[in-house]
Amino acid sequence: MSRIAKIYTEKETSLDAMKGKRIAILGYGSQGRAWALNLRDSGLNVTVGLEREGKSWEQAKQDGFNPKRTEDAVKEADVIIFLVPDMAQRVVYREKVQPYLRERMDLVFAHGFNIHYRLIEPPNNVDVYMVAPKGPGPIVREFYVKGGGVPVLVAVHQNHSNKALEKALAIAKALGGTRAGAIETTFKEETETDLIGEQTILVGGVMELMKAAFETLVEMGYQPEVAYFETINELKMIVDLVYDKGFMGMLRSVSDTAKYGGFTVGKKVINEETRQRIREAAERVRSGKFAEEWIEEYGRGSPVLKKGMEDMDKSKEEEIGRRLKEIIERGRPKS
Ligand SMILES: NC(=O)C1=CN([C@@H]2O[C@H](COP(=O)(O)OP(=O)(O)OC[C@H]3O[C@@H](n4cnc5c(N)ncnc54)[C@H](O)[C@@H]3O)[C@@H](O)[C@H]2O)C=CC1
Ligand SMILES: CC(=O)[C@](C)(O)C(=O)O
Ligand SMILES: [Mg+2]
Ligand SMILES: [Mg+2]
Repeated sequence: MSRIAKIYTEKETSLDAMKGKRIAILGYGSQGRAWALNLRDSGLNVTVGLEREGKSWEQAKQDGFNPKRTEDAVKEADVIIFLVPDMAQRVVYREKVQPYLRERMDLVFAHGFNIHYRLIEPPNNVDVYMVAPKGPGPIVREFYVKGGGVPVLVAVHQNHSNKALEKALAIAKALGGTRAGAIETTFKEETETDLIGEQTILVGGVMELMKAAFETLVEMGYQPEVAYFETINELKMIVDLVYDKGFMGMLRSVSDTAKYGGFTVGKKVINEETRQRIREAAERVRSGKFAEEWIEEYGRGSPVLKKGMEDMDKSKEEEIGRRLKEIIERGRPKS
């Protein structure tokens, strides 16, 4: 049923489609900084566009850019890359991009949210495409600097020039993405899978599973330091083994006792009910209900998000984590 995805690599791609184009990167946060630095180091012509002077502005200057006001960067650009937060993109588009849109401009996204849920509806005489890194911004930069790259998804929403895919792949290459691979997808597939992934596993699921295990051990009277190393710190090592060598590689590296306990008990913790919850979360994303809720939350000043950040900052996990930081840092490999 499932067809094999088209994956573009280094040899099949070229920077040519982006040569001579003036690229404006809007936003200099997690992804913005990584993209601006990687694209510049790959020889592309990059300007950073920001709303106002502040932390991002200072950081961009420190990194050798000469940031401009959003509209000034947009006026002089052929390619506009949206790397401000998803919830801010609609306003930036409406107020600072749309008034200066010219035929043959490109609108580029790192996540499909605003296009897929129709918060931004560009005219059809521009190209609209996406290059979505499958990893956090600082890692996109770190891998590139070390000669590697984080895999990316590429998708085309509007192809006025007939060259949108080549341009997406040129950006993917400049980012380091094709050193790994660029997988062709659609805005719908990227948006939905990205949201489902971050909610159910990458951010939500993993965080709650670690918290549940940690807090339970602490409640049962085990020392929090021991619980922290067991349920939070060691997870990285296990995940790194899966990352490097797959599940079989990880399983071969742990004891038979851990394999047996893992096979029999894991399924009791993450069971059919959990899978049902994942399905429900996925349906909420697909129906647009999650997007609607998040837009409403943002409109109210993001109280739930802010409370989540405050509570986590004050949590036992973070308190112990901060206390053990020195030990953890001391033990980390030095290169
Ligand atoms: N964070 C990540 O690693 C990933 C992010 N993405 C996507 O990349 C895009 C950018 O996300 P992040 O890098 O997380 O953003 P971020 O939150 O790190 O972006 C901050 C930047 O946007 C500016 N900014 C903040 N609020 C603004 C506003 N109201 N109006 C204008 N500018 C504002 C800040 O000054 C800063 O330069 C999003 O579409 C996101 O879904 C995709 C893959 C991973
Ligand atoms: C880092 C990433 O890919 C996420 C989790 O999708 C995001 O930050 O939105
Ligand atoms: Mg993601
Ligand atoms: Mg995401």
